[in-house]
Formats: sequence, C-alpha cells, structure tokens
Amino acid sequence: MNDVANDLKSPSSARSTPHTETREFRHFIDGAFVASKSGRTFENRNPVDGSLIGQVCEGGRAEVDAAVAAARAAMDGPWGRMPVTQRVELLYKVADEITRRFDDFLAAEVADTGKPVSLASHIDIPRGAANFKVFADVIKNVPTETFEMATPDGGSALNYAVRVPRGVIAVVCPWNLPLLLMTWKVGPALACGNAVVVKPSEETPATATLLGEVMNAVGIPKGVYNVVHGLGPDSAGEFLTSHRDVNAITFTGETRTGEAIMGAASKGLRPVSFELGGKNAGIVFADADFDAAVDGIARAAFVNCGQVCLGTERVYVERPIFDRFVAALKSRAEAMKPGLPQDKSTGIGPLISQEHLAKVLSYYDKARAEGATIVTGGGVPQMPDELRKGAWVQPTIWTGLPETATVVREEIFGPCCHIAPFDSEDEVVHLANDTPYGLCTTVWTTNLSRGLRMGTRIHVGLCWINSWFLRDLRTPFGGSKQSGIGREGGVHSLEFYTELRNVCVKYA
Ligand SMILES: NC(=O)C1=CN([C@@H]2O[C@H](COP(=O)(O)OP(=O)(O)OC[C@H]3O[C@@H](n4cnc5c(N)ncnc54)[C@H](O)[C@@H]3O)[C@@H](O)[C@H]2O)C=CC1
Ligand SMILES: O=C(O)/C=C/C=C(\O)C(=O)O
Repeated sequence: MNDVANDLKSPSSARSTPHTETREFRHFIDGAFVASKSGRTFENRNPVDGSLIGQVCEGGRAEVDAAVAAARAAMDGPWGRMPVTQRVELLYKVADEITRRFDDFLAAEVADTGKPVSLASHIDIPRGAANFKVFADVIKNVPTETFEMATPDGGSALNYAVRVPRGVIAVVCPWNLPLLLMTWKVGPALACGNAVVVKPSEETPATATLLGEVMNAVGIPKGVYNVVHGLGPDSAGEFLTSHRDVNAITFTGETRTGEAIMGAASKGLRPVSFELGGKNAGIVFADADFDAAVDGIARAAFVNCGQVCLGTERVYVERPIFDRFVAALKSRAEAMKPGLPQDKSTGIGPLISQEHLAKVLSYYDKARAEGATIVTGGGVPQMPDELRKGAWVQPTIWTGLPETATVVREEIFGPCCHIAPFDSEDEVVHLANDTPYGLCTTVWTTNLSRGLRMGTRIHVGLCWINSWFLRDLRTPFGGSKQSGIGREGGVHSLEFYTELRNVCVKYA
C-alpha cells in the first residue's frame, strides 16, 4: 500500500489479543495525564473478540477549555519563540521515539482496531514516525518570497513574507488509520510552530494517548500537544470545534460530520481543512497488466477490511476481460483468511465495531434486495468460538446492479465492491464522475496516452495510474467535490498550518 517509510524498523513481536488486562485512557492536557472532572467514561472494546480493553475518560467542556488554554499558553511561552531549527530537532526526536517504542504503538493500534500486525507494522506505525520527519524537513527547507520596490519619494522598500503559525489547531480524527491520520495533521501543525488539541476517535483512543508519553520523553514543552477523549455531538468533538479560542480545524471523517464542523467553524470564521468520504472508482482497461490490476483492485477494495477512504467500492472493467477479472478478484477475496492480528496467515481483520458491522451488513442486505448477483461473500464468516463476538464480515463482490443502486451510490466503508463492465473510455469517464464525491481513482492501462488522459478527465483530488495508495508525502493530498476542502502534504500543509505575513521595510 505504501512504502514511504520502508527504512523504519519492523516489529519483532506484538502483544497478543484477546486482552486480559484493562486500563484507563486519560486525557493528555498541559503535559499531564488527567481524568475527566465529571468522572464520565466510555468503554473501549477490541473488535477482534469484543473484549474490554479499558475505560476511556469522556471529555466535557472543562477538559476542552483546559486543553485549549494549555495550548494557548504554550504559544505564548518558549514554544512560540523557539527557532525553527530547534523545533525541527525536537520533531526528529519524536519520530525516533515512536520508532524506539514501535512495539508499544503497534500493540496499542492493533488492539484498538483489530487490524493485522503485518499491515499496521508496515503502514500505520512507520507512517506515524515519517509524518514528523517529513514535515520537519519541509519547514526547514521552504523559502518565502521577497519583492523590492521603488517608493514615490524616490527611495526603496523591501517586502518579504514570513510564515507564522496560526495558533491553536483542533485535530479531529477518525478510527481507520488512527496514528497515521492523526500524525499526518499533528506533524505539520507542530513543524509550523502551532499547538494542537487532538480529539481522537472514540473507537481508537490508544495511540494518541501513547504519543503524549513520547512528547514528554523528548521534551516537547507542555501544552504543545494535548489530547481530549470523547464523542462527537454534544461532547468533546463539538465542544472543541466550536471553541472560540481555536484558530483552525483539521478533520478527517464522514462528509456529514464535515458539514457539522464547518457550521461550528463559521462562528469566528476559522479556516478548515477537510478530508471526507468517497465513492472511488477503480477502472481496468482490457490492455492493463492483468495480474497487477487484480492485485491493485484487491488491495483497494479489501485492505484494512475496506476501511480506507481511498478504497474502491465501484470497479469498472472493460468488457473483453470482465468475466476473467471478476473470477480473479473472487479468488483473491476468498483467499483472505480472517483471524487473529498476530497470525501470519491472517489476510483480513474485523471491522472497527459492532455498530459499523451492522451498517456494513445493512448494505449487504440492500444489495441483495436490489437484485445484485453476489459473486462472493455477503455475510459474516464462521469464526471460532472465542472470536464470535468480533466484528467479522466477509469480503464481498457484487455484479449486475444498475448505477442507481444504493451500494453503487453510497459510501459503505467495508470490504466490498460492485463490478460493472464498460465499452469505451468516454463511457467509463462518465460513470466514474457520476458521483457527488471526488476523492481518488485508480486506473489500470498500459496505454500511456490513455493513462495521461484519465489523469485529467476524472474529477478527483488523487488519480493513481497503475498503482493505488502509493504515497509521496510531499505531494498534494485531498479530495474534490464532497470529498474535502483543501490540500495537505508537503508545502501544501504549510498553506493551512501557517499564515503568510508580508513585512514591508522602507529605506532610503
Ligand atoms: N477517513 C474517512 O474518510 C473515514 C470515513 N468514515 C465514514 O464515516 C462513517 C462514520 O464513522 P465515524 O467514526 O462515526 O465518523 P465521524 O465522521 O462521525 O467521526 C470522525 C471523528 O469526528 C468526531 N465527530 C463526530 N461528530 C462530530 C461533531 N458534530 N463535531 C465534532 N466532531 C465530531 C468523532 O468523534 C470522530 O473523532 C463510517 O461508517 C465511514 O463511512 C469513518 C472514518 C474515517
Ligand atoms: O496516506 C494518507 O495520508 C492517508 C490515507 C488514508 C486516508 O486519508 C483515510 O483512509 O482516511
């Protein structure tokens, strides 16, 4: 899926699931782990077997106020005056400490999500470290503009731009790639000199909490990185995004949640950066390298149990290879063995929760009711007794549905896809673009001209040709239409996490 951090260490072991110990997940505010004033908590359960991992403190207005105040104080303290070179050194240390504690992060992420160790150890945790290193390098190397001008009195003036941090950034996170997506925001925010208040998903509190230990260990000043746990509406998420002393909000998650957060951000006119839902098309032309295309689409549809916003739930295959492609993808889906995260043979983990399982299964039912041919899957796999309470679901492939069918229109966020045949490039461009979303696409062809054309014709923020989820963190990342607002990555992140101030110096 992603090889950006292949140089980073792989784990030797990971704590096994199911869990026998439980623990408490506290907020991390002003450099200290604290419980909620209200004493309210909610459960964190392991989706592999439904076992209790621990209790999570539910933040209210008091915790959000305290975290935002700590972040503001950090901006007014040594952090706000720290030279960029010193900040960069600290961020390298954060990355190194994540790598040193690789096994702890891996165990925490795997317990929260149930995803296979093989996946989390190659994607989630290495990217958690890389997100700090890359943005430390970006901020160190980025120039700003200067303009010299003549003044009316015959003198001169020098204009130069400086990048200043925005201030306190709210970072609202999803559960599908918890450490990766949280640090994708926290890395550049801190590199740019901001302070953050993170609201992790209620489903995955662990790695954001663990990062608090890392921040203290390497000497990030207190108040620079804060975490408040809680839910969304009428809880920490809403309280944070509507807090008047937050200067900007960055969010990854569902489009409807993005709309709610945008409403909150409009009070006080705070800028937002949103990466939202998708209904991404995978397109396979008859001239594609067949095996590579099957491999790419299998990953795009099923990896992380289909819980990737960049995933492919609509596949269009050129008619001459349609039947062969459907058969090959069916074999790939059926070879994905569900099982314990640490088992090397495990090909697919559970969904994140019983609630999400119910949602995905409701789409499986709708597909059946609307007349789909179920090529494979369509239900829940047989699991051994000790895993029966897990959120397991079968990878599923449908054919035969019209473009108006619910599972062809709506984001499911499960390991499933509908495959339809097409007959021409114009037809497939129309089909791919016929959605309110516009996050990404993956196109498979050996015709170079066609590949280049597709790069301009599909209305998305990200277009992969003969690849999928191949990431260079310097590139612009984000969605078009209802899939997002803004771009992050490389210097584009700086556009969101800093403001450019022009300084005009008049001289004789
Ligand atoms: N990366 C993506 O694009 C993701 C998309 N999803 C989609 O969203 C669906 C629902 O999953 P959720 O985790 O419930 O996503 P969500 O968008 O509701 O939640 C994401 C984050 O936003 C917070 N949040 C929710 N409502 C909020 C509000 N009104 N104000 C401030 N913060 C709020 C949540 O607590 C969580 O931290 C999934 O079934 C999937 O379809 C979910 C996770 C990631
Ligand atoms: O590589 C990234 O930065 C992000 C990848 C995936 C998502 O954004 C997502 O699934 O939400």
